[in-house]
Amino acid sequence: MSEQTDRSVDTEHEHHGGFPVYTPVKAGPNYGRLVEALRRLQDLAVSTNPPDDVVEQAIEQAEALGDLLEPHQVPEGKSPAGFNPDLPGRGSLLQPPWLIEKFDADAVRERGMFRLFHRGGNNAVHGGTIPLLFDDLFGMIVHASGHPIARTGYLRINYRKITPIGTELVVEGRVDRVEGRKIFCSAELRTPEGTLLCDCEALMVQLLPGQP
Ligand SMILES: CCCCC/C=C\C/C=C\C/C=C\C/C=C\CCCC(=O)SCCNC(=O)CCNC(=O)[C@H](O)C(C)(C)COP(=O)(O)OP(=O)(O)OC[C@H]1O[C@@H](n2cnc3c(N)ncnc32)[C@H](O)[C@@H]1OP(=O)(O)O
Repeated sequence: MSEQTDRSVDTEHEHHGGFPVYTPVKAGPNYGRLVEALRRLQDLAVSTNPPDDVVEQAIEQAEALGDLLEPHQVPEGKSPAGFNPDLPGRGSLLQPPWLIEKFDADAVRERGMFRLFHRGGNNAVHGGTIPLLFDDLFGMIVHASGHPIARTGYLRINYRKITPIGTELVVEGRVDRVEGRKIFCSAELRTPEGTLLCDCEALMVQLLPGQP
């Protein structure tokens, strides 16, 4: 058992439910470029209509890339993907590629753009992508404010204005109050000028020992 998963090295760890100990994962100098190249492919995958001979070449190249990467699969928490706070979206292809700008007990703030592959209808961001941004932010807020890992009980989102793709935006949130295991949080998504696009309230529930 590695030191990272051996809970006997961290007696406080029972407070994190059944989660393993997460620590940031260093990325090699080119890793961020790889993730960005893959995001470009995601943008193109949702915005192209290539002829079939191009589709065939793309399949061959995509399958070759899969074959190249597959031998390097690692367990959760061992890849920089999602675990490197210095990379956009913490290096995760799932997350919008935003950068953490503030990370402390008062608040967590991120800045970035939604991409073409986040498009819903009529060039607006897909309404399901916004809870993803908020949910991940609340996970970080819980961590930054010194609470053990909590899971989202609910997210309540108000979509106030259309959220545009390809435009810089800012999201910021904080813990509002704590009642026992219940951590009530809120956050807002705004333009850099301060126009409110969406706001969200969340209940994060601190896990019991062994809870998944
Ligand atoms: C990423 C690491 C990077 C490297 C390190 C660097 C930086 C760190 C950065 C990030 C932080 C790290 C990690 C983040 C990890 C995780 C965050 C994940 C966030 C999620 O994305 S998670 C996915 C979606 N989430 C779920 O999949 C939850 C499914 N669910 C459950 O697992 C249970 O449901 C649970 C556990 C939530 C509660 O269950 P339970 O049995 O333990 O407790 P119970 O039901 O008794 O609730 C206790 C009290 O909460 C009230 N309550 C509960 N739910 C409510 C609701 N909806 N509305 C109103 N009140 C509610 C009850 O009414 C009661 O209140 P009261 O005590 O007053 O009666």
